[in-house]
Amino acid sequence: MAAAPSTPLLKDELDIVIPTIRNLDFLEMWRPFFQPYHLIIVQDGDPTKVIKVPEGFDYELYNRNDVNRILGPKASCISFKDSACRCFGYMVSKKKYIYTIDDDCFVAKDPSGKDINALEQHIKNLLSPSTPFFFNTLYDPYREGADFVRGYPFSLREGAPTAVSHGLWLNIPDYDAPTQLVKPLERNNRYVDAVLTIPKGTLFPMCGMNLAFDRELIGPAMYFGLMGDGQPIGRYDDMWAGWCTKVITDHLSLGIKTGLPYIWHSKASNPFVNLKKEYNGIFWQEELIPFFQSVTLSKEATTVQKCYLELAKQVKAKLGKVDGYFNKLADAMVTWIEAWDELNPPKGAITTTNSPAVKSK
Ligand SMILES: O=c1ccn([C@@H]2O[C@H](COP(=O)(O)OP(=O)(O)O[C@H]3OC[C@H](O)[C@H](O)[C@H]3O)[C@@H](O)[C@H]2O)c(=O)[nH]1
Ligand SMILES: [Mn+2]
Repeated sequence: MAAAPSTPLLKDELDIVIPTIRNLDFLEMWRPFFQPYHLIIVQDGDPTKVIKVPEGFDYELYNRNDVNRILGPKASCISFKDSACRCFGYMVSKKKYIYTIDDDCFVAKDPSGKDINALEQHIKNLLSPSTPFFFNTLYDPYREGADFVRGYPFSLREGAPTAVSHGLWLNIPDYDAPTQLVKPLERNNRYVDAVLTIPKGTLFPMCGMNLAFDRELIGPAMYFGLMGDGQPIGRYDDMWAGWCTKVITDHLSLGIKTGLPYIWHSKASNPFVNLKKEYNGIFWQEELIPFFQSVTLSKEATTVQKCYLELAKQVKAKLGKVDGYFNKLADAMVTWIEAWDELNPPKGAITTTNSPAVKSK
């Protein structure tokens, strides 16, 4: 097992958010890389179940009772019985950066056989600029041993601040149910040694399994849409967040990167269960994508919250006719921003603080 870096980068500026319904034994494998960081565990499902966390990790844990206690009626915007609940962890964090990972994701090895410190690579991705305005054909120009290629405008070489780092997965790929059913044995064994900026004006399917972001730059846009219990759709929470986030980062001239780091995704969820969850999403997305491609935000939308509220209005106006669910989702988007601002008042604002989470050492 590789030794973690001596002085962990952003040790006190980054929280690791884990949505879970099970004991977190998977942390043993991540211990060298994760132990120095604070964890925010969002326990989904039955709040009376006790989630075991390995000794030695510094964490806070929130179950549904905590979500309801802290948010009151606004808890309605946080999904139940779906990994989308993880976004509650983004809201209660006080740190500048977030890394979120699923509990069936393990340390992968690079082609040389070395353990991949996924967190370290995400931090590198976030701390170096993105190039959304002009594509660099030699991939990440800020990486050791690479640069901007001939013809790349010098006026654009400062790049843009990076808001999101989207990592990938070896072994079980994040396929939708139809693809999973057709290719049950397919495994992703291809390690591509590259980090790319997703060009401005291009949407992408954001997976929440191995994802990091700058909470201060883009946090309020990272609402993982209403899924799970009582909802007509599932497994589109991260997709929704990714589409909203991308139109907002484009508008605010921020960047999103995808590629390294890889994690090892250990198990495939049930494709038949997934098909039921995804069914509506598979045809709704044929209307959602043109909607997001045509979204325009006003010049008055200068903050993520203002962008997000403008977006929520357009969702209600233009997607409500696709299905009544989008009216509910648009309302939940507004509730999410209200809850976010309540828990994250501008610095210096006086507020009544909610009682703290169940803290465990
Ligand atoms: O009701 C639930 C079910 C699961 N979780 C936690 O969410 C994480 C993902 O669960 P799992 O690995 O079983 O699902 P996948 O199909 O592999 O995940 C993909 O689809 C759902 C998400 O978008 C996810 O990011 C995708 O990768 C895991 O930590 C479970 O413990 C839950 O909180 N509630
Ligand atoms: Mn999984």
